Amino acid sequence: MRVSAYRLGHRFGDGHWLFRGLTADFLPGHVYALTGPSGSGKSTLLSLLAGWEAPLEGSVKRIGDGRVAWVFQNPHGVPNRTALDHVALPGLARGEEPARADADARLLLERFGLARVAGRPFSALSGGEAQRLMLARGIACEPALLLVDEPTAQLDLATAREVNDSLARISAEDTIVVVATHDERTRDACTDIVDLRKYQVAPSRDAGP
Ligand SMILES: Nc1ncnc2c1ncn2[C@@H]1O[C@H](COP(=O)(O)OP(=O)(O)OP(=O)(O)O)[C@@H](O)[C@H]1O
Repeated sequence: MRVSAYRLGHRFGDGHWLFRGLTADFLPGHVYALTGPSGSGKSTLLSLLAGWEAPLEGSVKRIGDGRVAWVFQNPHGVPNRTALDHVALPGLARGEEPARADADARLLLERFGLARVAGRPFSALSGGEAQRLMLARGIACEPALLLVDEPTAQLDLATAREVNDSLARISAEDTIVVVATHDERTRDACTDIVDLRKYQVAPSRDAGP
């Protein structure tokens, strides 16, 4: 899949424009950081790219097929299921043999520094381990577009560093990864930056095109 945003603009109701005139291509194999101050519309842009929200101006074209997966700020898992179960499940759901799904899941856990905790229940993982597990599970879903919302927002500095290190390893050949973030280190771990400040509109231009 390839996602093209063309002259995108959005606001809610008669509120101010969050951004206007945003044109950008999102390509597989890249990890994009969406940056900008709180309230600038980073999560909104994720929804527009996913097609969950329709833009008020401009267009989002998704060329090609594929799944969209989200990784949210707060990791959600099944407390008594192991880390391995969480990452193997998407493969099983696609009809993979259990041995194959397990082997693929173990490789992903290794890539995200989680091999050591593969057999541990979700409830016993640290915050950083749980968040990295969500990234590993996101990739296990083999999405064409993986949207990640503020993956380090709830984490202390050391734990955030672990997650940022794993973000640098997240890029997968066939997946577009887009990460909404405030965290400079997350931004540094991404391959490309879309800074929403560039598309903010002065209030005097809010009246219309
Ligand atoms: N469904 C909605 N209806 C009305 N207003 C909304 C809706 N969703 C978001 N907003 C408003 O749009 C603005 C941008 O929100 P958004 O969550 O996209 O920003 P953000 O850059 O992700 O912020 P943060 O960094 O604080 O998470 C905010 O003022 C928010 O209150």
